[in-house]
Amino acid sequence: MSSTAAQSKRRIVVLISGSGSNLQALIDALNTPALPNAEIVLVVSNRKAAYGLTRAAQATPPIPTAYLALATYVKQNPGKTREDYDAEVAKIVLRAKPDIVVLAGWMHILSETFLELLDGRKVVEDTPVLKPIPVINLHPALPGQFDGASAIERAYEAFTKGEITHSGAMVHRVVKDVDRGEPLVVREVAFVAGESLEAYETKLHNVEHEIIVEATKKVLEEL
Ligand SMILES: Nc1nc2c(c(=O)[nH]1)N[C@@H](CN(C=O)c1ccc(C(=O)N[C@@H](CCC(=O)O)C(=O)O)cc1)CN2
Ligand SMILES: NCC(=O)N[C@@H]1O[C@H](COP(=O)([O-])[O-])[C@@H](O)[C@H]1O
Repeated sequence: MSSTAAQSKRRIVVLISGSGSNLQALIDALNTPALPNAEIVLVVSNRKAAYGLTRAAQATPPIPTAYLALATYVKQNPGKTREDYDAEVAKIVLRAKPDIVVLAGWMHILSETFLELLDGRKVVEDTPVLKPIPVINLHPALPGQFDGASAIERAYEAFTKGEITHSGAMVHRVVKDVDRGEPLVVREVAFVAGESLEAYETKLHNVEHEIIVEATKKVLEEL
C-alpha cells in the first residue's frame, strides 16, 4: 500500500453562510495535487438558504451538513446567549473531529468561546481537544484594510474615490479580533480604471478560489 494510501485523510470542516463557491473550490481540489489526502467531513451553515448546503449534498460522495442560525437558536432556547450559540456550533464542529476549520464566507463573528473550544483552552462534553485545531478565514481584502463585512464594496468605493489603486484577498488565522489574525496567503488584485464593481468582484472571487485551497493545504502541511 502506498504511503499516501496508508495515511488517513486530513479532515476539513467548512463553515459557510452563502453561495459556497469557495466551498466548491475546496471540493474540486480534494485529492488533487492542490489539496492532497484530504476530505471535507462536514459543512455548517448559519443560513438555511445557503446554496453551499446544496453544493455539499451534491458532492460525490455527499458531504454531511448542519445548519444552525443564531436567531433560531436564541428563540428556541430562551435565556441563551450568543456565546452559548457559539459553543453549540463548536460542539457540532468538534463531533466531526476536524484537523482544520475553514470559514468560507461564514458571516458570523465568533466569540472567544468558540476559539477556546477549538484550541483546547476550554473543554466541552467529553471530546477533549488534544491539539489546537486551526481555524482560518477567507477575507476579500488585504491585511488591515477593510476589516469586517462588505469589504469588497468598501474597497471598490475607495477606488472610485481615488484613495486606493488595488485591493485583494487573504486567508488568515482566526483570532478574536475580526480579520486581525496572522495572514497565511495574501494576493493583491489591481483595479482597472472604469471597471464595474461586478467586473472587479469576478476577478476577486477567482483569486479567492485559488487562495482558499492554497491556504488550507499550507496549514494542513504544518500539522
Ligand atoms: N472572531 C472572529 N470571527 C470571525 C472572523 C474573525 O476574523 N474573527 N472572520 C469573520 C468573517 N468576516 C470577515 O472576514 C466577517 C463576517 C461577518 C461580520 C459581521 O459583521 N457579522 C455580523 C452579522 C452580519 C450578517 O449576519 O449579515 C455579526 O456577526 O453580528 C464581520 C466579518 C467570521 N468570523
Ligand atoms: N468577511 C467575510 C467575507 O466577506 N467573506 C466573503 O464571502 C464570500 C463568500 O462567497 P461564497 O459563499 O461564494 O464562497 C467571499 O467573497 C468571501 O470573501
